[in-house]
Amino acid sequence: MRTFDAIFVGAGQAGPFLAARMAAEGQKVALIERKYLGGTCVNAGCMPTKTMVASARAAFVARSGDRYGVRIGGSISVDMETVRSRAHAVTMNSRNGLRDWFAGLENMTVISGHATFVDSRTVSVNGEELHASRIFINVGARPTVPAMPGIEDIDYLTSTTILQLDSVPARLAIIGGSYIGLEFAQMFRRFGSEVTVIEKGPRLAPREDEDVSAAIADILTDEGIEVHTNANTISFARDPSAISVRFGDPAIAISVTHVLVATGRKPNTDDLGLDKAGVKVDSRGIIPVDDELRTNVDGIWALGDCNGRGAFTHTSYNDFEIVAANLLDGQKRKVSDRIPAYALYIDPPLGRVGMTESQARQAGYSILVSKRPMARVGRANERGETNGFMKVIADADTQQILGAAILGIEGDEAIHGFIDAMHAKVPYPVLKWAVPIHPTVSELIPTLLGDLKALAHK
Ligand SMILES: Cc1cc2nc3c(=O)[nH]c(=O)nc-3n(C[C@H](O)[C@H](O)[C@H](O)COP(=O)(O)OP(=O)(O)OC[C@H]3O[C@@H](n4cnc5c(N)ncnc54)[C@H](O)[C@@H]3O)c2cc1C
Ligand SMILES: NC(=O)c1ccc[n+]([C@@H]2O[C@H](COP(=O)([O-])OP(=O)(O)OC[C@H]3O[C@@H](n4cnc5c(N)ncnc54)[C@H](O)[C@@H]3O)[C@@H](O)[C@H]2O)c1
Repeated sequence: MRTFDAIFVGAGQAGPFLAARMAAEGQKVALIERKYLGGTCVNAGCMPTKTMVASARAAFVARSGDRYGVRIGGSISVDMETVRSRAHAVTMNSRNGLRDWFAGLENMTVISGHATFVDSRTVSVNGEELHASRIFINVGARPTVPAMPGIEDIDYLTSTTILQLDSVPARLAIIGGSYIGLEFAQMFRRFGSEVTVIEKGPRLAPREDEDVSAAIADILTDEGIEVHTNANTISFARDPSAISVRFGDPAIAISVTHVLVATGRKPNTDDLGLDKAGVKVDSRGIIPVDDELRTNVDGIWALGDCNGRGAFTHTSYNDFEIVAANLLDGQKRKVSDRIPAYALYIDPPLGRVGMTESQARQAGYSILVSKRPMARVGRANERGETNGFMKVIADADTQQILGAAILGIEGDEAIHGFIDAMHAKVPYPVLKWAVPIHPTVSELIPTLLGDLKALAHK
């Protein structure tokens, strides 16, 4: 048995950075990864998908050239092998960067293998037991595939396997209309597939306000994507050359060449032997943690997607920052201080921070709302891409910004004006006097705040 100061199970977006910090401070650490360094984000998530979104955008821009006075002779086609190898190169660059970084760290031992708990201070990997007084779980999540009649009879794709395609699917059905489903829907439509999104809920991106969901649906249907909501009974059947998908009531049947299941992710906690360590998990496989990301067992922390406190790379990385601050820098950082923020990478993207309008109403705030279509944003007009809108919600009593959404060009960047203001707890009238740069999307933030009004609930 080898003994370390700390063991890290899983090399996602939190553990490796904490391991490196501890190693730099002279602690002996073991980092155990069963597949690839960097976890989902680097190998099957943000990095390959956003690289492919960039290819899809290039195809879109090339096809739109005429509108801008740019003539491209001949038809525009997409070479999936090049798309895939570009995404792979970005992944490998990052994965190898981590490998080289860790190889140069004196106190870090990287172990390739699947780790399981033996007890609350011991894990087993490759038949060897490792001991440490501190264990950090950063095992991430994997795609869930709900029980649907016929699903096991077809070769369905997940967000991981779809990255391996080396030709463009002729007809792609996507089950689930949220982050993963929508990003792939638009991407593959732009690559040239016929795409149908089948969502069981009443609208796309169901966590967003209704106006956001409706605008997203408009953006996607305008590009020729078929969208079906309220599709609660989905079944599949294989025929010799295609896959038949039936859904809805009355039933609609479509024939496709490929099916992507994008119905959510579940934590990788079922094969960890958590019971041996006495670590609690809930019915969804999430490891409950306190405000400092400690599990119910002293000396064991859970970071990233597996703790259910975030499902993004930046929230996982922030878990690392919180634990590092508390354990190594004598601070008292809390996960409950984090303001939720994220982007949905359709084009134009949706940037989001804080509460939705409906969450703010339900929470009982006396709210002020301001909304502006992108068609009234100079930058969007100049770019010729005026889809979407920007919206901000504030508390009439405290003048604090409660949340914002920017669905439009540069929405994922411009939203940071609100993220920073909310983090600094600046009352919104202060921002009305900022002098932004013209012509940008952000320049409308002071104007938007100047238009905040109490609106009757629709
Ligand atoms: C298609 C897709 C696109 C995404 N796009 C974005 C985006 O644009 N922006 C964003 O913020 N987020 C995005 N995400 C989410 C993001 O990838 C995750 O939230 C992020 O990777 C954080 O994960 P993590 O640190 O919890 O662990 P992960 O990155 O999932 O890593 C966990 C690691 O643990 C390993 N592991 C698991 N069990 C064991 C074990 N028993 N022993 C050893 N190793 C183990 C796994 O192999 C894995 O490498 C996307 C996800 C997907 C699927
Ligand atoms: N841009 C980003 O940051 C980004 C991009 C991709 C993924 N992610 C992460 O990945 C996670 C998983 O994403 P996701 O889109 O798979 O999950 P999700 O939980 O966000 O959405 C799943 C969708 O599938 C629908 N659904 C569930 N069961 C269904 C069924 N049987 N039939 C039809 N529809 C069904 C749900 O109603 C929901 O709309 C997200 O929580 C997110 O954190 C983030």
